[in-house]
Amino acid sequence: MSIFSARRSIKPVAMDASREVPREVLLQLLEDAHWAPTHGLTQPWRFHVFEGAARARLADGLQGLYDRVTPTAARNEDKRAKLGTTPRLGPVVIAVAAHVEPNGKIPEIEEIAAVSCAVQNLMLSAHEKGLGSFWSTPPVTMSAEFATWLGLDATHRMLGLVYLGYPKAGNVPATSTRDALEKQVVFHDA
Ligand SMILES: Cc1cc2nc3c(=O)[nH]c(=O)nc-3n(C[C@H](O)[C@H](O)[C@H](O)COP(=O)(O)O)c2cc1C
Repeated sequence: MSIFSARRSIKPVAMDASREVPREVLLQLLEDAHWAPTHGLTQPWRFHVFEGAARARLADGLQGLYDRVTPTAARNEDKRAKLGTTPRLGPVVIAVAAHVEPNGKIPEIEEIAAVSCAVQNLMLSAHEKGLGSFWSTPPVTMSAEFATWLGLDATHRMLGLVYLGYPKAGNVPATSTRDALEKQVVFHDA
């Protein structure tokens, strides 16, 4: 089985919170992310890495942002509670942003595509090293308010959180499937 089909999303609850990810391993994942393709070599990926006690600060911050940006009619206590607990579960939580130069040569969609490539590099590298990963995008983690909370200016677009951690002993990843490839591919050959 190739690394591409073997990688599975591992939810933070299935990560071993007591097993820290060594800094040198984390740096290797980020270095692998850094080699993603990038139009014009703008390298638009920005990673804000939360470990240890900073994860609680992130969780509390996200809950506070949820309270600020969610209209009363749209409030969901379960979603609010998850924002306060989930970042405490993953040993490493990375807030992912794309830098988009206003009126720049490279359009926003291409910068977001490049950051998505970087995240995929990171997740595949994590899998290769025995780590689980999970990309999570609750609306507040995609918001301009979250960018501001992180200290990023208005030239940044948030792309959610990536959780990293070693799977708990005996964890069996959820199975995943893909449709028949024929549904996604058209060959133009005549
Ligand atoms: C951009 C992006 C955002 C995602 N956001 C969420 C999310 O908010 N919640 C969630 O449960 N899964 C999220 N996922 C993960 C998918 O649920 C997961 O990839 C899918 O279930 C397939 O599982 P697999 O990665 O193990 O093949 C996201 C994936 C991507 C690429």
